Amino acid sequence: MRTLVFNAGSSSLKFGVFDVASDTREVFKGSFERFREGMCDFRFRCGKADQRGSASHASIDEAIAAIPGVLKQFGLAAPDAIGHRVAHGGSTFIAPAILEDAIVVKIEDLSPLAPLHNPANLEAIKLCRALWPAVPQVAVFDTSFHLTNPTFATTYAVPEAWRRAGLRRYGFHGTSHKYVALRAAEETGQPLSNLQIVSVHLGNGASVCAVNRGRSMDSSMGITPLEGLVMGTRSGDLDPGAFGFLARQLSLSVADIETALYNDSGLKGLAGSSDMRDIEDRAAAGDAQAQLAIEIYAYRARKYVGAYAAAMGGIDALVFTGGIGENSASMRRRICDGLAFMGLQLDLDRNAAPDLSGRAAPQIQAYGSRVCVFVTETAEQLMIARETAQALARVAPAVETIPVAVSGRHVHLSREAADALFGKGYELTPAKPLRQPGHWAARERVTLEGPKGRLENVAILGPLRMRTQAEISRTDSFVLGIDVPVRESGKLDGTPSVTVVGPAGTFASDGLIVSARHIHTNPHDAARLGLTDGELIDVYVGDGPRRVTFAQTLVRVGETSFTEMHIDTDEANAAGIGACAEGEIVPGHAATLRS
Ligand SMILES: Nc1ncnc2c1ncn2[C@@H]1O[C@H](COP(=O)(O)OP(=O)(O)O)[C@@H](O)[C@H]1O
Ligand SMILES: CC(=O)OP(=O)(O)O
Ligand SMILES: [Mg+2]
Repeated sequence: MRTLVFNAGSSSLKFGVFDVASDTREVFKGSFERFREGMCDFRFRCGKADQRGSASHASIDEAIAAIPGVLKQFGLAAPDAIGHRVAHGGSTFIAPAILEDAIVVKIEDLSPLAPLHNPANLEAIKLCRALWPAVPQVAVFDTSFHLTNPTFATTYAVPEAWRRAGLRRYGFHGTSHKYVALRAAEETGQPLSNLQIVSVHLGNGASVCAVNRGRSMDSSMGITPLEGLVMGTRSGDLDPGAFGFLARQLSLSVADIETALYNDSGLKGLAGSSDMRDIEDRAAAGDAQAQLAIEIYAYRARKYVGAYAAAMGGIDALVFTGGIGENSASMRRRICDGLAFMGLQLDLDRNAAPDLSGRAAPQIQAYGSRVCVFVTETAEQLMIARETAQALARVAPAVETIPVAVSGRHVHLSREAADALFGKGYELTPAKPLRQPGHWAARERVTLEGPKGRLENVAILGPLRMRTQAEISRTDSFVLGIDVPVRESGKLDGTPSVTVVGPAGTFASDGLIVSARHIHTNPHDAARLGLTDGELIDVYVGDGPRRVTFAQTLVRVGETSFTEMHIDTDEANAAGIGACAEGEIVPGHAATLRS
């Protein structure tokens, strides 16, 4: 299938023609950029041809209109399918959408929230619909990848009425962040589900994304692509108090302020040009404004890298992409300067000359750096071509995966139990945060004692609870010599007790259970995955010869839960998996509710 892809960004129009078969191959690659004074630069690559020059297109819209002519010039017949990048998809589009009239209207409705992007994206959509009415078209949204962000990352602390009206954070450049995270994982040879990646996309628009074990957890852009980093013409983060100040001091209207924040701020506002190449040239020539603009730009990006490492509780890899991320070695160095405290050090020689030929994602960290650092070309058009093909194939709904975590034996203690085991008023020491927000494993350990034997060095999970509950596997129950039922956490009535032994004494637990396998999720992810609280679903786990279906897995929806399936060590061994894996929800599951 020949797929034409449009990627209209805020400063450039990139487009490509792909042969989408088992392997997606780019047949033609084109771009129009550096729009200025009635002209722009173009580059077209097709087979051995590589043409560059300037064209008389004054705007992205004019360049869009020129594309059919360019395709004809290279003998490229009408496409079989067309994929469009659409920046803002709101909360509606969790996946690519086939462009029917109603979808086009929704994209139009979102235009005020991405005024530099959605109108240009719509321009391309409308041109193609007029030119090739019979060719199917698909929109691939920047925002979709971030719809996995937890509510605590997407919620602004504003009045409820504003939130109900739709004020929330989204995040953009999702196609790029998803692609570069995949590339980095490929290079490390590890599954994405093992990695905590900070992806730094520095183009004309710029954003940082925390890709936590394959899922976007947070990103620096908000309800619009204005929040976050310093960009070509956009301000990024700004004190909301600035609006009042500007209205009072300079008598600016909301429209004046918005226009300036989108078009006249960022690098352009700081140093007169939105193009990093100009700014770097001027800084090198001693221009103090350009030097300050670079410092501000790098400092803001470095703050976000640190923030997202903290948000995920760790970082394995940092990835740079986008026009500036791919090409500016000095900007990468400035951003990484001072991050040695978190185990991240660049190799200055490798950083100066990464080999980006082909689809390579070279590593540029210093020998011994704990965090890997990658530079990779982003491939938004390639991803859009693939996703367009998938959307059109109308295969069974894409398989939804969720991370699987293995719970070892552990106890939850009440205040009374902690007093008895460690001494009155003893405070446990949190040693390791768990992925569920607010939960941790304590440094202290206890022993469980049954009629037949003991289990030593058993973990304590905090914080304290109302009742003391021990959770073990069925294999463990044979060691203790106690017949233990499978139960949902907290449902302890009729379960046996076990003696918990601590350094200061013993305590008989309120309950002892084999925890029923379950999935923690939040309302947002639950909606995306089509799950409801209390539902029992089937999940495939493992991909080796021991792959199993875990039937009757309980869904537990909590406001701030991190989406994750919990199984015990017996179940993990049965599926042949290690500490982390991915589970696949069996499509078309019947909605059985727990009794
Ligand atoms: N060699 C280079 N050195 C520094 N910056 C560069 C270089 N090449 C491109 N850039 C910068 O990349 C930015 C454009 O990035 P790009 O990803 O193409 O933009 P868009 O967001 O429109 O897709 C511009 O600021 C441009 O100056
Ligand atoms: C969302 C956004 O800022 O995109 P771009 O970088 O293409 O302008
Ligand atoms: Mg871009």
